[in-house]
Amino acid sequence: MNPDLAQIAPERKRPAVQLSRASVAFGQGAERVQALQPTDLHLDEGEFLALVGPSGCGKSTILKLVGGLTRPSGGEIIVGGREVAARALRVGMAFQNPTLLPWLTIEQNIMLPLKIVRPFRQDYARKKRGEYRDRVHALLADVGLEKFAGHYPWQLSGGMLQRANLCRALIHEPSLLLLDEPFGALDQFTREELWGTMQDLWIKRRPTVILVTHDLKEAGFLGTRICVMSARPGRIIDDSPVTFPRPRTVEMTFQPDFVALNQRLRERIIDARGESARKVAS
Ligand SMILES: Nc1ncnc2c1ncn2[C@@H]1O[C@H](COP(=O)(O)OP(=O)(O)OP(=O)(O)O)[C@@H](O)[C@H]1O
Repeated sequence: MNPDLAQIAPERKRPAVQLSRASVAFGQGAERVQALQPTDLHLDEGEFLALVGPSGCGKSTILKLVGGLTRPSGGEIIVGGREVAARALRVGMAFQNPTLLPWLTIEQNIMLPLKIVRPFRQDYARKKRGEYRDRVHALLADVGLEKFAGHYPWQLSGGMLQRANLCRALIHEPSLLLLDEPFGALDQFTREELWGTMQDLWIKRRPTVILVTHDLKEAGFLGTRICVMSARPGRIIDDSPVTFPRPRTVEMTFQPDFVALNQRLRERIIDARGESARKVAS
């Protein structure tokens, strides 16, 4: 982890995401599942929000709402000043299992959004051998994969694949990055390495990020803010800033104030799970 502090982008302060009474229910009649209670959530540009909560509480549903992949049953979602449904969004996404195409090299995989997403695709044919390729190589260097541009996905380890996956999510310079447990399938040491990589990328490029995670340490390491959700149907029951200085290190996660934050969040989630179990039993 070695962010070039001289290159830290200035913090941006404009509303990036606004959920107003946004709710989601799936299915009809007896099959109806209320996944998300009416929820308000405001993110400024450049914030890094970690979303935690019991399994099935609606964390991924919030990501999908913000990314325009799920329609709200009620309320409104504004991203970058416009209603989500009103336009195609330029967002980057990464999920637990990297979805790189096996027949393309790492460079070609990362280049893919530039072939598809406007306004890049218009210039793709003209620029692909020059500027776009340089951009891919710069990102690969940022995540320590500069020597692997010509490799195929099957030649890389799980951690390397997830680094490449992050590059692909960022190549079209999205102002919003949606991450759904991107490090969940990795071993603890690789995961901690990837936290450092993710932090470096965020410090340098300052996208607005929403990270869904079950790992409270990860939330505290990466987030500028952590929201805890109640059990389904989810709502936000705790919204705390995380003010530890950056760049954060794994060692910091063992310090008393970090452990205390973890412990407090853990208790909130245990309470939320208990509440839901009591509801089911009564
Ligand atoms: N397409 C769907 N149809 C019906 N129910 C759904 C659908 N998508 C999600 N759900 C339900 O909505 C609830 C919230 O799901 P969601 O995936 O947002 O939870 P989550 O907090 O991300 O869960 P986890 O932490 O286990 O990944 C869950 O009970 C889930 O079963």
